[in-house]
Amino acid sequence: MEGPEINDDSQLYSTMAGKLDARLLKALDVMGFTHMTPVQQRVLNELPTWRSDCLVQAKTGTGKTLAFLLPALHCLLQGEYAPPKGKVGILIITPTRELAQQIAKACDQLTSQLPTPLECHVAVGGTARASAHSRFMKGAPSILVATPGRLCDYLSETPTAKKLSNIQTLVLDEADTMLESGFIADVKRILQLIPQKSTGWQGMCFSATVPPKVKDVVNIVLRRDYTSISTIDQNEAPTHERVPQYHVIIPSVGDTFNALASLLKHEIKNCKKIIVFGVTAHMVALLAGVFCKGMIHLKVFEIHSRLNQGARTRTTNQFKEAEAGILFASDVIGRGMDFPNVDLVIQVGLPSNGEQYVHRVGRTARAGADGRAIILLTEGESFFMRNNRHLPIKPHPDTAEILAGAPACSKAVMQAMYTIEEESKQRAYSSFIGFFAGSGLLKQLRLDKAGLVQLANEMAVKGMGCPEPPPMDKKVIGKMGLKGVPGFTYADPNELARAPRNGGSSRGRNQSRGGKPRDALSPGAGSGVEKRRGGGRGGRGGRGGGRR
Ligand SMILES: Nc1ncnc2c1ncn2[C@@H]1O[C@H](COP(=O)(O)OP(=O)(O)OP(=O)(O)O)[C@@H](O)[C@H]1O
Repeated sequence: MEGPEINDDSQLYSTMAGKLDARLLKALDVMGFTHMTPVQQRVLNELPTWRSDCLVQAKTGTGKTLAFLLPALHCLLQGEYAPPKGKVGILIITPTRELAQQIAKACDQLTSQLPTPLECHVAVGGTARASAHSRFMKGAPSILVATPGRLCDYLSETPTAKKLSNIQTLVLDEADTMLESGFIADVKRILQLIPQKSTGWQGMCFSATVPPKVKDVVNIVLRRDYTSISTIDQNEAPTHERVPQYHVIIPSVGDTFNALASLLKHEIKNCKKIIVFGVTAHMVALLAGVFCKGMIHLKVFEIHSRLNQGARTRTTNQFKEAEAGILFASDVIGRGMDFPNVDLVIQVGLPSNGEQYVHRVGRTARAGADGRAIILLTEGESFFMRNNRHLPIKPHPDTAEILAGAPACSKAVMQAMYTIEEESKQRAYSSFIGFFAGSGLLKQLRLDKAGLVQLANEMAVKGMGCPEPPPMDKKVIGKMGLKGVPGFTYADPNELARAPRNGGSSRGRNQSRGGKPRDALSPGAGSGVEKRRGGGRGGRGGRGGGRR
């Protein structure tokens, strides 16, 4: 039987006849969903009422979206809890724009069998605010799926806030990330601007990972007596047993590109659809730039915060529909995104934490499919496995072969590197330094600040083929907290003065492949993380120009 975690004992949706709104049941039928996934089964059967507050944990790709949409939509359709026409009844907050759009699509499918489908609107950053806002104000939205920054912006205007003054259900998807340092301030602000919890709205928090400290803050959206549901055993890793997970340890950071080329060559025989995660947006752009030069026989896709939203949405849709391809990605698609039939997830470098590792791995083996995951780390970074012993990551059985194949890839990698503009390498270099400088990782890597610069220099010279470490602006170095640290090549201030304010002096600066404008070099500029101030855990977001 097809479907995530569905077997012959799974409850049929038809058993919900008379309980779940018939039009939703019809939609499920049209969507081809006959059986409940475990998380859907438990939410629909175990919640005291479908308006009860809940914290729900279930593995990635197991159908959590429907598990919150179905009860919330059912209650809205029953009339008793429907807000006046034109007012939002269900508010769903997600960390990324792509995820918001994906949830809205699922919502549209679920209400497609109503004589007049409910209006589900999306409010996310990076899109034409004026037109989306005008549609929202003129329309009759029943559901709003939003990212925190744009939602705060909507709620700051009284007429817009009025449309959200009758909320019946508030869903925090990827709840752990919504309740950690980068987003919690926005969530608190949103809670001040919508009706008080005492008015009785339902709070629903969903995620594949729920670190213990989330339970300390979850009460800002949930009643004290909320129902806790987990389909994951406490002693079990929150990743799929269906995803064999491997590590490949490379001797030094300068080997990253060659080793990845060798790894891809090795794996590509058995894979049609691959996602490769990189540490920062600029590093992802560089990876995509290198590997689109004919080294791999798969169509190359690229997604990260430095692309404009139009390009991000296009890539998302294309990669969803693609039968084959390789997507170089930052964490803008690390959580929640449902790309069908991804056979392999590769992580190049450290994820921000164990939870992020789990979510990235979760982009494969979705909806009952199989998948594999590989993380490529340097010896210095291998502490990640020691710190996350609960994760079932084993040495890649062909590590020796992959490493032995790396030098042979060096020529093709360098040829590709030479075609890449210096500015792109400079950005990748700078973002790499910013990523580590702004994190608590240096201690774990047993590096001081000078050691970090040396590491980045090795990445640039050995890995990217730069004749010398790329020049850095003194101001940027200062903002990274690295003033006076030896090892930098300083940018010529005259050259900087001559350069346009938003970029550099060379042809093609601030242009991505395809000529799309990029954000300025300054740390955190246009990080694309939805108003994720102050960084994520360890304060990583924003510094060094584009964590995501
Ligand atoms: N009852 C069902 N039967 C078959 N397929 C289903 C069912 N419910 C959901 N799916 C499919 O399973 C896939 C994963 O669902 P979804 O994106 O909701 O997972 P998730 O648990 O939210 O994952 P993540 O933790 O990554 O956010 C989707 O393609 C969805 O359409």
